[in-house]
Amino acid sequence: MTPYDATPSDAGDRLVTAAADGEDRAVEAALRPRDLGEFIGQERVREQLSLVLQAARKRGATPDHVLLSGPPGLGKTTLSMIIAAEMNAPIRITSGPAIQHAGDLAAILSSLTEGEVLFLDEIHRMSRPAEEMLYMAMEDFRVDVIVGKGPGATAIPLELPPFTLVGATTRAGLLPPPLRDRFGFTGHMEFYAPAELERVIHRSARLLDVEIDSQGAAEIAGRSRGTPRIANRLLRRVRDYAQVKHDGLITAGIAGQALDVYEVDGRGLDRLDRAVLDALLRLFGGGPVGLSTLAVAVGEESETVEEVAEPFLVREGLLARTPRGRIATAAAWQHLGLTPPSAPLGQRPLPAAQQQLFGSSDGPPTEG
Ligand SMILES: Nc1ncnc2c1ncn2[C@@H]1O[C@H](COP(=O)(O)OP(=O)(O)OP(=O)(O)O)[C@@H](O)[C@H]1O
Repeated sequence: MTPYDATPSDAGDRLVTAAADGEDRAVEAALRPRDLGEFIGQERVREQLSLVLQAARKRGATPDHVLLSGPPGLGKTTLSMIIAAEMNAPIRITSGPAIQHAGDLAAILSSLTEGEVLFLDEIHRMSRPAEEMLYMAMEDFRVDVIVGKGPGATAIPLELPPFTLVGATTRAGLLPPPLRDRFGFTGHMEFYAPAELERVIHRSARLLDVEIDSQGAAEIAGRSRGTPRIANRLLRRVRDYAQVKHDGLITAGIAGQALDVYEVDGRGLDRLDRAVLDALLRLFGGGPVGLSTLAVAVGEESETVEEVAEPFLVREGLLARTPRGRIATAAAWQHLGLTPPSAPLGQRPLPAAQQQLFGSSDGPPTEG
């Protein structure tokens, strides 16, 4: 057992993950803004999109295809639904991984009605043949359906009604240029500022019939990692706490107590993030230390540390990835209330806990 007693499940059920879980999906429908006016933040995307939609309405045409890129939980699905609502059009929702064969895509495309919005989440994960079919559908509103196999196969052209594709991706860089170029408008979604998250929290609290004061909303917003989905999730957990332990009103004090119970700290770091940072500081004197060594120290897989904990720690300026290994920044020492060692690297005594962990005073094994 490691000093942190961390289990892989810590990574799976995190309160601060930006990915949606079952409960999120169930409540999110009720919390989604329905039109651009209700959509908080993302000023630039909102303004540009508003122009695209107004122009299309004026021309009486379907809007250009829209690509929305950015991390999970920032509102890409919500915006696609708003596009459909603003155009008074139906919406069909699917995702890249669900379309493994070109035939799957042909079936969806051929059943679209005029003006319909097709929302394709995780568009970068579509199969290659489907992607190629999509090029033609986006540009010419036509697909070639291949009937038969081998030399006898024939392509039957199928006309499609004009539709708007809204593609969403967390990895815009992974999209092949021919696909990226076929979108008339690309919106880059940014993390939300705390003040915007406060507005999201007040709005959700109203819809959930939860009483919250402005400091309570600020406390939750500060721990929400710039992500509305996390803000909404933390609000629900704090609501539970306020109802069980108090009279239901969420104040800063109550939000703080509740989120301490759930181990989400004042900056939005959870148990796993803090374990990684704590090991880096206490066991390795702030680094540099290799990823796999750090992972062993917290009892996690390297991938979990790299993909689950590190991105936020890097974004927050608490940890840096360098060619020599992971290093902690001055802000990391400050955040955990520890004092950085004064001796230069290489001349520091090995922290006692590290000697214990690796059973020698030669330091941790280095990365291969
Ligand atoms: N600008 C916003 N204003 C208010 N609420 C928002 C906003 N953006 C997102 N939300 C809320 O956050 C939740 C998550 O949003 P959404 O599902 O649109 O994210 P997403 O980017 O599509 O995530 P994923 O890619 O994981 O599906 C929704 O319930 C929605 O209510």
